[in-house]
Amino acid sequence: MQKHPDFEFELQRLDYTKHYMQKLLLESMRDVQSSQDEIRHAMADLDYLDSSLSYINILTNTRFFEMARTQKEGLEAIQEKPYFARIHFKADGEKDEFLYIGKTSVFHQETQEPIIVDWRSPVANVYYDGRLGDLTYKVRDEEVSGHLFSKRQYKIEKGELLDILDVDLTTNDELLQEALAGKADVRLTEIVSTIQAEQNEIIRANLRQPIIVQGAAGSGKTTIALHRISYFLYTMGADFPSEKLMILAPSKLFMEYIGDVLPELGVGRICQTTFTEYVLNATGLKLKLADPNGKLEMLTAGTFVNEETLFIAKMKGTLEYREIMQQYVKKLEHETAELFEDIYIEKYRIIRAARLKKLFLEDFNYMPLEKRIERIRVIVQSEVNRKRKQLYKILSDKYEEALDKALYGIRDDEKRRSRITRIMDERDERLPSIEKEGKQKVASYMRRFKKFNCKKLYRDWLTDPQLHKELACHWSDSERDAFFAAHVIDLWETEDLAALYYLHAKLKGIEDKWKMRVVFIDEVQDYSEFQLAALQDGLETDMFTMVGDLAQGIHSYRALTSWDPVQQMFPRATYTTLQKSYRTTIEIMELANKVLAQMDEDLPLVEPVVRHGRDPEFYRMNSLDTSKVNEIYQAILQRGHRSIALICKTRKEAAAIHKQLEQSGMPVQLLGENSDINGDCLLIVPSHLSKGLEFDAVIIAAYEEPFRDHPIDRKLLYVAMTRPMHELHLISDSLIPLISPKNA
Ligand SMILES: Nc1ncnc2c1ncn2[C@@H]1O[C@H](COP(=O)(O)OP(=O)(O)OP(=O)(O)O)[C@@H](O)[C@H]1O
Repeated sequence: MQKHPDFEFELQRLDYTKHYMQKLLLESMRDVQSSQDEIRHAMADLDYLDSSLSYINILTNTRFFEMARTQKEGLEAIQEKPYFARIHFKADGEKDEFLYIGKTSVFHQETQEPIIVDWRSPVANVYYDGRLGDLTYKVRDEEVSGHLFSKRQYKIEKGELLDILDVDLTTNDELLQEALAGKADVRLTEIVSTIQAEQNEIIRANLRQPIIVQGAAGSGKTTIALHRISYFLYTMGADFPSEKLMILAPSKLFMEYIGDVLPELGVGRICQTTFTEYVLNATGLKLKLADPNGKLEMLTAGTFVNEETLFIAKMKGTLEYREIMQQYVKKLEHETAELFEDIYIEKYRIIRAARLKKLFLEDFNYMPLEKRIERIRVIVQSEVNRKRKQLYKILSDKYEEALDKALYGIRDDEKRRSRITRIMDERDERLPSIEKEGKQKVASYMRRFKKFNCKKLYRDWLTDPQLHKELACHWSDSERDAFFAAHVIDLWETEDLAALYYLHAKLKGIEDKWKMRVVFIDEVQDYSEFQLAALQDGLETDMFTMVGDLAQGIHSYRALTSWDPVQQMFPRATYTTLQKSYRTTIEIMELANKVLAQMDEDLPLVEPVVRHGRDPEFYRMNSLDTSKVNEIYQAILQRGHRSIALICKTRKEAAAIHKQLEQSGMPVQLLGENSDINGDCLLIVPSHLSKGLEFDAVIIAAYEEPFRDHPIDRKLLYVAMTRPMHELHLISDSLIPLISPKNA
């Protein structure tokens, strides 16, 4: 192979960069050490020196330590691959320059010239944007125009330069092809060097605006969401605390799957959780929830699920249900407002009820009810104190005057004495009693406002016919009966969480710790309208990045079936689609597209990035032939693949197949909601749990539980078929009638 004419030059450049980084690394290590020593000394001095000086010393050095450590970690992370691309760019009115793009920036200490430019920096956008020639890019809100002469990519491994590729409009993105041909590691990886223009647009889309992405399976939604977080923190990081950012993932298993990417992208402490876990934490509620996949399992197993159960599950996710909860809050608000009465000390009116009511219903109406009461308590407290003192003074003066009058106005000694004694007795009894009453007033008055118990209030709604008549008078008798029948047992369902969270937000308020300012939701198609609306209400922000795929909406019986309501709910949101799949080969995607075409949703077929692989293989087995499965598994391993999953439609079938394969001596692991993935064996996964994950090869097995001609089964099969990067094997085809086998 002929070497690139600039190879020697680039070798020297890489050497220079590595040396410079090494120098910086040594310095930052020294800085880490010295700031640690300083902190230790300052701590020791705390006991006997002027402690305020020591505190300042500790604070300064802690900050210095943090900076040095961040720099050290950043440099360590890019040792093996300092950069992956170079652009030759000239901004209008400036000199042209060669900028090397990597995962973190490195500057020359003296000249402040960039040695490496961070991929998230504004100018790096021109690398991802795709075009050569005249272009513009944005720095904050200002446009910079210039000319991009060339783009160059580097293959660097373990610090060694292997190859150089010049990219123009006609060349295929070789680096991308190579990245895609790689192995799935049962962990998601970062893709900063091969982000595509359409993905880059989403990553860098206005950070102050919500965005909705409908992306095909394997189009990079999860990856893009994680890179957008990294970009967000890089761009807004200085004035944005990362604890205020939250990723909502579909399951704990999925969180483990994405777990390694965030630190690699330089993203540390951000809240990663599931919707259920978040709601339970934010509300502090202890609930025993029914299996969130129970209905899905019943539906797919063909077990009888009565229509009412599905109707109720769906209805609890609608905005109409939110309206009922809104009415409920209104009702509680009015009942609370009715509790305000005039406040008296003795016979004197200190505060009028109408004034407090107005504060509660109007002035503070932007706050949750309990917070309004807290604010009113403070106002009442200071008002009562003030008025109590005033009253005390007025009455004391009145008694003084009365005493003076008696002293100088009554001539008769006996009468005068008796009058004075009466006045003094009355004063000595009355003034302390006013003092006492005033002091106790607030507590005794405020006692009427009880804390709300959201769990009980919501359970009342689920079971109390009277309340129902008030809040949902438009329901028919049969709907009402079905609703009550469904709630005879004291059971909590995932579908109730949006309402509970909403009630908590409106009645008690979301604690600051859980009040996230920016939210990233993956697999958003599994959310209901009310779930999204409740989050929006509780967090009082619309800064949501929402990525999902309606074709994978396996919970559509209770979740979204279209993006229209989400767009209405987030009117400021940009809506984008991604049609290209980067995961799967053309052969696998063509087969998966057959299932997609049978879905009710009118979704365009997925376009695979040009990458060929083996044809999907079908096997006919009447019962599970463990030695044949082992043979398939071993052959896949032989072809060099590591992460291999066997996906079944249901959990029940997955458990049964796992048992048989385990007994036959195969290395297998049954994945559950909370499993730690063991990459060295055949993973057995129910299809709903495989959503979002990716494997080198997938075997789909259907025996007891065939994939039927049913909307949910189609989605489950589609999810399973779009998990592999390289190989797909299907057993047994007769039980997967949705696709016709090519080589049965
Ligand atoms: N630009 C890219 N360069 C290299 N690999 C990419 C790129 N975009 C996506 N990929 C890879 O494609 C695969 C699919 O990405 P990801 O899991 O983010 O897709 P997804 O849209 O969330 O898929 P699904 O909806 O099926 O779960 C991953 O292996 C990811 O690393």
